[in-house]
Amino acid sequence: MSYVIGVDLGTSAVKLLLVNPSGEVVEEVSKEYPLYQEKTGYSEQNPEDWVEQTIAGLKELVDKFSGNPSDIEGMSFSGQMHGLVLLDENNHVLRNAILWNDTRTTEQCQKINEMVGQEKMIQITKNPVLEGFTLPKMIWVQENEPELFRKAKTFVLPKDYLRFRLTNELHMEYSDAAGTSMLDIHAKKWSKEICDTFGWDLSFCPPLVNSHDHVGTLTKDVAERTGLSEHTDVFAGGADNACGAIGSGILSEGKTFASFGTSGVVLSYEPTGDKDYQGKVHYFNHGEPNAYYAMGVTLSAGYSLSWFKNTFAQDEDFDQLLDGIGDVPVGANGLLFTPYIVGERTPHADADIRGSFIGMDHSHTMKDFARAVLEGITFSLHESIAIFRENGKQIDTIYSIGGGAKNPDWLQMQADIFNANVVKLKTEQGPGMGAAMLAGYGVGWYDSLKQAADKILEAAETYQPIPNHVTQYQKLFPLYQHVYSETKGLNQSLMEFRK
Ligand SMILES: Nc1ncnc2c1ncn2[C@@H]1O[C@H](COP(=O)(O)OP(=O)(O)O)[C@@H](O)[C@H]1O
Ligand SMILES: O=C(CO)[C@@H](O)[C@H](O)COP(=O)(O)O
Repeated sequence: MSYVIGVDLGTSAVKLLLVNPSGEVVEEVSKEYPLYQEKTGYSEQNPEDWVEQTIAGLKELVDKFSGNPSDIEGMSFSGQMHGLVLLDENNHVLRNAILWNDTRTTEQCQKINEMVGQEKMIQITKNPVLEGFTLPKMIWVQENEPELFRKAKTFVLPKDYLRFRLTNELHMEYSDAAGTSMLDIHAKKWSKEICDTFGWDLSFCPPLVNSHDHVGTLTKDVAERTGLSEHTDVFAGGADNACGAIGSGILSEGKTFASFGTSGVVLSYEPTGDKDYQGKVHYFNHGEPNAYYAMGVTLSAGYSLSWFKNTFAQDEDFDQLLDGIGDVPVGANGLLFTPYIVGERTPHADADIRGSFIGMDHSHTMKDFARAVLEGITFSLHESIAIFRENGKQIDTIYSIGGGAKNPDWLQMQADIFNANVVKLKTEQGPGMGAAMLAGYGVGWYDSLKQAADKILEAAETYQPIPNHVTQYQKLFPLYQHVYSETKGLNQSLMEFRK
């Protein structure tokens, strides 16, 4: 029997799946690493942590595997998007990676809009520039750490750096390059116009490849440290959301997923690059060649829940914290939460907004708060679904993936708030499965990614909206939406008191 490994380099942990051609997860390992948040708005990770934890995880996976490691034929990657990894002339890392949820770059976004032009940015990259994207991070380093920036010879994104360290081959692939604000997403080329504006030669940008392209094999050292064969074929992989789309079968018009990871994402397939959402949602290259997707992003989805648990219920695990929330009525007994704890992206591209609990009452208990947190996160993703529906998309069924898809009460809540059938797949690890499917396609198991999805993806459960809950959430949603405008000014005034 032959196997492949899907590596999902998430924000909270690297998750490794050993998968057979039927799509069964034979072994699974997860290894965490820290997030550094030195100041409000800052979010960094040390790339060396990704490499060390992945190598340790691969070794653990191979040790657990009862078969022959040389039967593990291929490997591919899914990775948290947008994070800037700057490399010097020897491809050594120059500083910590600045991540997708770091919002320090509001001034740099304004500068890009002035120098390139807002319209032009949307015309080339199909998206407005946002604090989380890579280009403004690069300009922040150029302005604030000029000595260090002078040493930079190129840049990559998190999973591209990890793949480089495992193979010694440096590339970036289209689905992740689309989130840098530097790729002409129609032409699939780095934008000379954007590079010229900031005085960078095109050679500053790494070579581009497709998600399914074969890019090398494991180095001798990595093979020795993990127990894998040096002949393991390595395929480029994709942005975590592109891989999530592959891993949940979002490979044709009308298919949509909701992902509850550290971030929250609603993503819908686009067969062409020319649908116009007026920049309200992101529009990126898919991991499937010549396809696209549109998506809205909540910066703190699972992260809001983790923050809540770590702050108020440190000794409980997620299942204990959420036990009984299904018995709390819709609306958490009059408590509303907005998940803006590190700012927001869709529909409010606002780095300064912060979260709120509205309506706290002496009778509220921990369970009311936990339910309010889940409802607030889900309302935030519903804002993206509302944009899709306003733009003519029919969304009747949503595939739910990510850590948040583990809880049945939350899945029912998603169906009730989204007013759509919510499907949980047999594996909710969409991105890791998508990476494994890219490797399986690469080693020749499948004729296409669609064929892989048809063959291996299977629904485990479907949650249908409960009409009475839908009606109540339709009343609550406008109240939730109101909290943003009511608290925007207050949050700006509070900024001087933040860390
Ligand atoms: N049992 C659970 N029930 C509900 N949510 C959970 C559970 N376990 C983890 N989560 C949520 O899932 C998030 C992690 O999801 P994951 O998809 O692994 O994230 P990432 O890819 O960003 O590392 C956590 O932040 C947490 O809020
Ligand atoms: O910034 C985005 C998408 O634009 C995020 O979705 C990141 O890609 C991180 O994802 P997770 O760690 O939550 O999977």
